[in-house]
This record gives sequence, C-alpha cells and structure tokens, in this order.
Amino acid sequence: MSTPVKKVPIHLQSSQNRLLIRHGQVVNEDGITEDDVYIEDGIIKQIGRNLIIPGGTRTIDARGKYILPGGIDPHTHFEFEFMGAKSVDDFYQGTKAAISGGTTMIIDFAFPKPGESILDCFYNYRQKADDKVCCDYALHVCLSHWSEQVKREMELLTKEHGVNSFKMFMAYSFMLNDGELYSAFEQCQKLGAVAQVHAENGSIIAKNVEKLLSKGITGPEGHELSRPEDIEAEAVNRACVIAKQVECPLYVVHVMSKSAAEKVNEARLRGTQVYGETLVAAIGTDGTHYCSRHGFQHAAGHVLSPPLRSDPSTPLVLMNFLAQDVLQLVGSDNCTFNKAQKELGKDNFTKIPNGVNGVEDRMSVVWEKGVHTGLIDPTRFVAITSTNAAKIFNLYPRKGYIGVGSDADIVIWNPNATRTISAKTHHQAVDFNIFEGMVCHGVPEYVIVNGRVIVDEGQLRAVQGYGRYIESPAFPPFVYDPEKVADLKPERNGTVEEEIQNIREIEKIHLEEKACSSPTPTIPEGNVLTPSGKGARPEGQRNIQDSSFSISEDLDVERKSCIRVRNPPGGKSSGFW
Ligand SMILES: NC(=O)NCCC(=O)O
Ligand SMILES: [Zn+2]
Ligand SMILES: [Zn+2]
Repeated sequence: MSTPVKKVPIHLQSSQNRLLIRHGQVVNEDGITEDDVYIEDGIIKQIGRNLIIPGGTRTIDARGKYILPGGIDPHTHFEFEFMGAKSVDDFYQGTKAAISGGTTMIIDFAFPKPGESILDCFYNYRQKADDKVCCDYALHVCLSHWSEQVKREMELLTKEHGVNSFKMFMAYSFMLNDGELYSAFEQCQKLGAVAQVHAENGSIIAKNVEKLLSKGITGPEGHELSRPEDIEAEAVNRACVIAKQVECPLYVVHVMSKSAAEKVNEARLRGTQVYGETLVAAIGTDGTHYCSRHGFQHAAGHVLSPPLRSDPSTPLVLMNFLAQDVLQLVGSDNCTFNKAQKELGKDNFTKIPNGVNGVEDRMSVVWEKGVHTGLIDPTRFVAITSTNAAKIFNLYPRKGYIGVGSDADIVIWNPNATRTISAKTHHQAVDFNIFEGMVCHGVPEYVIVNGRVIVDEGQLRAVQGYGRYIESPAFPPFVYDPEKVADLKPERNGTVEEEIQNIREIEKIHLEEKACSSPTPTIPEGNVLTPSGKGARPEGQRNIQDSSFSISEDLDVERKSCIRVRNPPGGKSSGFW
C-alpha cells in the first residue's frame, strides 16, 4: 500500500485572500510586542507597524486582545479502536472541535490493530484522516510489540514518512518489557526520533485489579485504586533510567500525578533528556469524581489512564510544575467514548473504555487555571500549549511561532470574554464533558488556520479536508542539538526561512553522521526548551508531599465512603481495608 496522495479541493487551492490583524499584542514564548500581522497565501508575510499592504485586504481589529500562535495538541486519539469501542470524535469532528477552541494542529497516535504492521497502520491512519481533517495534523506511531520487523519499519517511517516519535506502553496487554523498551529506545536514538512512554507498571496493576475484584470492588472507583501514583512514578523513573542508558530523548505522555512529575524532574536534574506532558484533564479536574456517590455514568466518564488523582491539590501542583518547567507541555489525550460505550464496564471497572475529552477545551482551561490565576503569563501559555510541542516534534518555527515565514495558524484571544463549558454546547461528538459547568475567562474570537479565518467573531466555519499531513523530520534540533539552536532564535521581524534552513542543515549533518556510523551524538544535559533560569524551581517548592497510597494501606473515612463493595466474597462485607 502506498501513502495516499491528498487532493486539495479546487475551492481551497487558491490563496484565501489576504488578511491584516491590527493593534493586537503578539505573543510568542519569548516575549510580547504590539505589532500588526499581515498574512498572504496562508503564510505570515509581514509583522510590524505601519505595514504597506495591498488594497482590499481584510482587516481584523485585535485591540485589547492577544495574537497567539495556534495551539498544537500533541496528544489526540480520533476514531481510535480501543478496549472494545471506537472513540466517537473522528478526524473531522475532532479537528473541528479543536479549532473552535483555538487549536490549529493536532498530533494523533497511529495505533496498530492486532496483526497489523506499523507501516500499514500508518497508511491506514493517513487514509482515515487526510480527507477529514479541518486543520493540519501529524502522527506519532505506537509500538504495540517489539520485533525486527517493527525495528525496520520504524526506519522507513522516520526516513520516508515524516514520523519522528514512537509511543511505547508499560501497561496494558500490549506493554513492552524493559529489554524491549531498551531496544526500542535505542532504535529511536539511532533514527533521531523521540521515544514516548505510557508510564504505569502494568504487572502491578494486574495484581491490584485481581485483589480489588476479589474484594467486590467493581465500580469506577476501583480504577484509581488499582493504579495509584507510585505505580505511575515507578514506571516514569524506570523509563528515564532506560532512556539514559541509550541516550535517547524521552517524552513521558500524560503525567498525571505529583510523584510522577517529581520523577521527571529528578531525571532532568540528573541530565536525562526527558520532557513531561501533562493533560488538561489533570489540571482541570481531579479523581474525586470517581467516588461512587456520583453514580456510574459520571465516574466512568472520568476514567482514563493513568487516572485522575484523588488528591485535590494535584491540579494546582501540576500547573505550578508547568510554570516552573518541571513539565513542558499540556496535551488533551482526547479519546472520547459515549456514555453507552462506557457502560461496557458497568460490572467491572477494567472494562470501562479509557479516555476523556479535552481537545476543544484545552486552551481555555489552561488559560483559566494558568494565566487567569496568575500562575503563568501569556508567553508561558504559548510555550506549553504550542511552541514546545513544535520544538520537540520538529515543526518549529513553521508552527508554534508568529514570525515572518511561519504558517498563518493564529488565534485572536480575548482575555476578557468568558464561556461556560458544557456537553450541550461543545462541538465534540461525545455526550459528556469532564469540565461541565466550568467558567473560563479567555475565548478564541478568531481562529486562523493556514491563513483562513475558520472561527470568525466566534462563528465556526470548519472545512472538512482543509488540513494537511505535516511531516515531522528526524533529529529535532531542540531535542538532539539544543546547544546549536540556542543561538538561532528567529528575529520577530526578520524571516524564519533562514531559520528553517539552519535547522534543516543541522538535520542533514546528523543524517550524514549517522550514515557514516559516526559515534552517537552527545546529548547535552539539562533544560533546553526555555530561556535559562526559567526552568529553575524556586526554593521552598521542592518538597511537595507525595500523597500516593497503596491499596493495602488504610484510607481515610472520606475515601472509604467513596468505595462501593459489590458481591462481597462469601456474602460478608469486605475485610479488604
Ligand atoms: N489515556 C487513556 O486513558 N486513553 C487513551 C490511550 C492512552 O493514551 O493510553
Ligand atoms: Zn497512554
Ligand atoms: Zn493517549
């Protein structure tokens, strides 16, 4: 099977006019300026004051508003067949919802079906997505087993298909063991790819599940009990240790707990090249929703893995970690199942399809919890919702940046407007929203995707098939060569074409070095994504208490009251606790 060639509809082939955005505050991760932005043919052509532009150009007045790089959601699962169900947001509905919330690019995970090769899986995802996506997209590829064939196909995907990231699981039936992780990371390093891990200790989860079910705990509250923080933290630490052995850059997806984030931080301080992604779910809600008093539908609607944490301080702590560069980015892990699909686990929490919404609300919730509360400023907001993803996956400065030569993926953000999140009004296909009722300050009033105004004064006009597959080249310099790129910051008013050229040069050198079997490039130590000093954690915030607990440990009365024991063995009430 060959890569599908995408046909661009005739009405989208010509330049979608010209656009001038005036009087806004242009926000990049490194600063804010008051400038006008002129767009032509989907590309930012000029930035500055008193620009000379052709007559008849549409003008948007952004006075009092921010002009942000469109959000990049590095973690979605559209139309994903998982745990006996298929996620209901497909590539059309999912990307449409993304745009309505200010996200202009998504990176989905191609996950192979049983027996499917990763190459065929990639082709099949292209086939599913290309004609549906309303915004640009890229693909990570999941390794659901390890073999010589997988190893060969990783090379093809990296060299010929623009895949530069591979996700491996440390839990679920398709988890890799430590030796396999080692080999897979080694191959990633050789190819200039980023290794991604779902970090939870699958063997211990299996034991905990067995114990919980035997005690009659079958409801959604069992989900978090079977997967406590320690189990996440242990796997994060192990993945970091393995990555360090082979000097492979590591990206920990969905960091959900304080203890796991601490492990990412410890590894970074030790000089491991590791990046931590948390989820909008983790900073916008918490694991108290698993309590049985909420009823099955509500609790099951919050089930994802790793789970939301019952320690209610977790969202704030994770937001602080994002502020301090302990964590680098926020994804959505949008993997939506309707209430009827969640019912698959009515009698056994292990059968509840794992996943929640987030692609539409990610930007608003991060703004609300981060910028509106004063924990971060708009530049850090841009870094954690867009720029860092672009850097790690080698899309920068084409994406994640407002500069001359960058794609015109732009959001005009009104920090004073509010909206209330609800499943009744969201654009997603799913019939539940984990942020139901949350009032968010900060609304995307205009969303420009490749130069087209798709959200226009709040009105959504998404175009099916308008998005493109974007190749993610190997050896992202921000990951593989941080010292070289440190001096290459694009000039805001200059051109980024030169910058892109520089980056391509660095990639070329790496590829040539690899071809000559030269020694492995050394991975410089420490934080590479933010200006110096930003990553340093202020004194006094280092010893945040680890609140994880073991399922054999006594729980407080409040937690116990959240657990419903069904069919206790021998008809007695459970003596589990
Ligand atoms: N996170 C989750 O529960 N569902 C999506 C699959 C994954 O990312 O592990
Ligand atoms: Zn995962
Ligand atoms: Zn995921």
